[in-house]
Amino acid sequence: MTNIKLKVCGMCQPENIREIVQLQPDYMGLIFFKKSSRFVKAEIPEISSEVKKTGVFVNASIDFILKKLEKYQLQAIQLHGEESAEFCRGLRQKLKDKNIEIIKVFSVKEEFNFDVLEQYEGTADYFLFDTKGKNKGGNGITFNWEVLKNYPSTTPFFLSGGIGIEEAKEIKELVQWFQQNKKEQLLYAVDVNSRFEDAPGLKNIEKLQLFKDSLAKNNY
Ligand SMILES: O=C(O)c1ccccc1N[C@@H]1O[C@H](COP(=O)(O)O)[C@@H](O)[C@H]1O
Repeated sequence: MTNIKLKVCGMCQPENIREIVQLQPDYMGLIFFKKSSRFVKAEIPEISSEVKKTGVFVNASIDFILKKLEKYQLQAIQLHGEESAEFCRGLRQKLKDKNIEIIKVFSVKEEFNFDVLEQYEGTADYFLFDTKGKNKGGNGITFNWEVLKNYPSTTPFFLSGGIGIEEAKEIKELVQWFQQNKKEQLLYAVDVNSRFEDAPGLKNIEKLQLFKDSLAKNNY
């Protein structure tokens, strides 16, 4: 049984959001980046606080982030651009009296130089690894997860980038590897997006349910 958390990202349609809440993911991502086809335009319905509403931002200003935080009652902030460590530290300072999680994203091509993480330590609650592609996010392609076996940090991370139902087996194998190497607390969550869509921003509930069930099953 894998205890890995699930984040469903790129939600923007009220009815679809209500359906996804029934599935009880741990996080739900709302994208506040105008160039994204999943950009939040409609009103977002009230949802259970057990599903952490996560705002996804790309090189946005602190002011913009704080406005969305308040308007949408966000519980987590995902920084999906080239935000500097100094920026993350400044945001953390602004949020210090609030119980808001910060997730800093890093894009992986074929290799990843983990040295860059050092300056970000302590500025985010979680790191997130996504695949580098032509768009800032939502490229629907996976990277070589083997690189994560050299992860040197103690900050837990989200696994992201092109994850679909077909990847469930490989995710469980990766979880098992982290368990066997006594690092199970590091592979914290899996983040899914475009590979579960019928149209941009419209998630397929049946596919997501199958994926969630498959992650929970104790077979490889
Ligand atoms: O999905 C988008 O349009 C998007 C735009 C800008 C920043 C992030 C975005 N999505 C994030 O991309 C990753 C991976 O998505 P995919 O599974 O490859 O489709 C995910 O973390 C989303 O939060």
